Amino acid sequence: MEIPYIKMHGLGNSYIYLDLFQFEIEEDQLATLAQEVSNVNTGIGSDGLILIHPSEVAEVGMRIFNKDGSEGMSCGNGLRCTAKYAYEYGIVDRPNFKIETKAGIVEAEILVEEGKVNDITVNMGSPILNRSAIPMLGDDDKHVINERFAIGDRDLHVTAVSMGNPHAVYFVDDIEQAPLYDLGPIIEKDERFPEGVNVEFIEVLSENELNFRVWERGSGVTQACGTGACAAAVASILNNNARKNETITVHLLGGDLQIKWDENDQVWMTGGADIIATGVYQFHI
Ligand SMILES: N[C@@H](CCC[C@H](N)C(=O)O)C(=O)O
Repeated sequence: MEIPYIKMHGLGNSYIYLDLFQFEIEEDQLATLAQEVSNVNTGIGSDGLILIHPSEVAEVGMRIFNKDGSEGMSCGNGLRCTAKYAYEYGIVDRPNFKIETKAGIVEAEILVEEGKVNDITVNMGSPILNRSAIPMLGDDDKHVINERFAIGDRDLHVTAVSMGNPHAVYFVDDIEQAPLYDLGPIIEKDERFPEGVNVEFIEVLSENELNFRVWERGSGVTQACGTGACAAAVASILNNNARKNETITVHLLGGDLQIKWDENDQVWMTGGADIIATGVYQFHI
């Protein structure tokens, strides 16, 4: 079966995108397709699969599947890529529009300079902070801020934030020493997070600057995670390492994002998106 695709990335977080304004695909093929296309040796190579689809409640809809075939609720880098594609390929005809995700509807704004898409800003909505809504197990339903989180004999402290998808944020003194590969996969599947969790390590450089590394649920280490960068900025503010209403530059492996949590409880994300290739995939189902 031949499937037309677009490969795009946001700061190196790459996905294979299918434009379902052009064709349809069976629901029960999606998890397998995500696993296949993501494989760098036998597929195309990506962090997962994203569907750009017609929506009844927004100009565009987006669904994200991780490398392991699991479906995520939202994807910050995917939203900026979806917005760029929708604008450049004529799905929308104005630079401000809504995108439906499984976590709700967000608003994207394309910043055009000299006729070309420069950055994209997305209003990612309000962070979700109550423990049960992350979801995270525990005795109360308060916010999880710098809470003791032991793993074996390692004494960590976690701040938990949902941006529509769950994030566990840990502060470290030196980002180069962050235990990304040792603890990322263990925390991702820790039973205290019943739906699994994306794991972020953060080094605070100043009130306006963070270093960031991520182990993504369902995909492992990636170059960048947009919802993770939003969660990191929110966690920094909750821990008094940064301030609301100010722009925070998050340095990810693949580049920088600008994040602001404003006085109306909205989290804004600004950064780039790029089209890498278009082609036809031979689906082996
Ligand atoms: N890379 C993404 C997040 C993708 C989904 C995530 N792994 C999950 O399962 O929640 C981003 O840029 O936000």
